[in-house]
Amino acid sequence: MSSSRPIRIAPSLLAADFARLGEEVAAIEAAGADWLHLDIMDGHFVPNISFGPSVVKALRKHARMPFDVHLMIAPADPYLAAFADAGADLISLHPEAGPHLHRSLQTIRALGKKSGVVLNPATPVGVVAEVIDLVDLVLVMSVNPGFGGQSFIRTQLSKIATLRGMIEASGHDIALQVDGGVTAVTAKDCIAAGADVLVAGTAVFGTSDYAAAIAGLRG
Ligand SMILES: O=C(CO)[C@@H](O)[C@H](O)COP(=O)(O)O
Ligand SMILES: [Co+2]
Repeated sequence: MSSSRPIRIAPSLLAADFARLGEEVAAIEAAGADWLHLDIMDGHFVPNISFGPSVVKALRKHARMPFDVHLMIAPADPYLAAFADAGADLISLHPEAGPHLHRSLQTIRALGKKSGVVLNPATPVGVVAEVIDLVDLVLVMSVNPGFGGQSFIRTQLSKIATLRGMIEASGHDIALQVDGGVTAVTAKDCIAAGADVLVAGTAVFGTSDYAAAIAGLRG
């Protein structure tokens, strides 16, 4: 399957130099990034801790591109308003974060933000059908969440293709994002399967030429 839909690249800040976050955000925008992907980890839902809304707020003034906040925290509901206030444009969360995904997505929309649902590698696609009228983005995790630099799980390509069919059938304007182990090589497979937003941490921030890395992912 080939695609003519625009491909957006969302570098994951998790792989940036944390001592120079403001500069890194400005540099990645200048290099052609479409969105900034911000991974929020609580050491409970996932076995790692990253940063919270105060860091998101501090970074907001360093770039104009949309801030795509990927919540890996449980519970997420008590923090949705804080991330919205901090400058998130899109807030995504995992069904497993509980307790009520449908209500959480309604809350994100009520805060005036775009909403996303995230599927772990072992999470079936069926949950998306139940909330398809409440999401602007579906994120397929191609690694288990918690860390950057992991290897792409190829079984997720068929999930991306299934979701592309569900999104087209719904008639809604929903982005299909893939996150984890995305490189110039696996990006091609993701795009062919139907993804249109690629998250990449190591494959961008791990290089010395961010613009070339982003162009390489776009294909
Ligand atoms: O959400 C996550 C990990 O939980 C991702 O956003 C990673 O940060 C992607 O990093 P790479 O696999 O591209 O290095
Ligand atoms: Co992420």
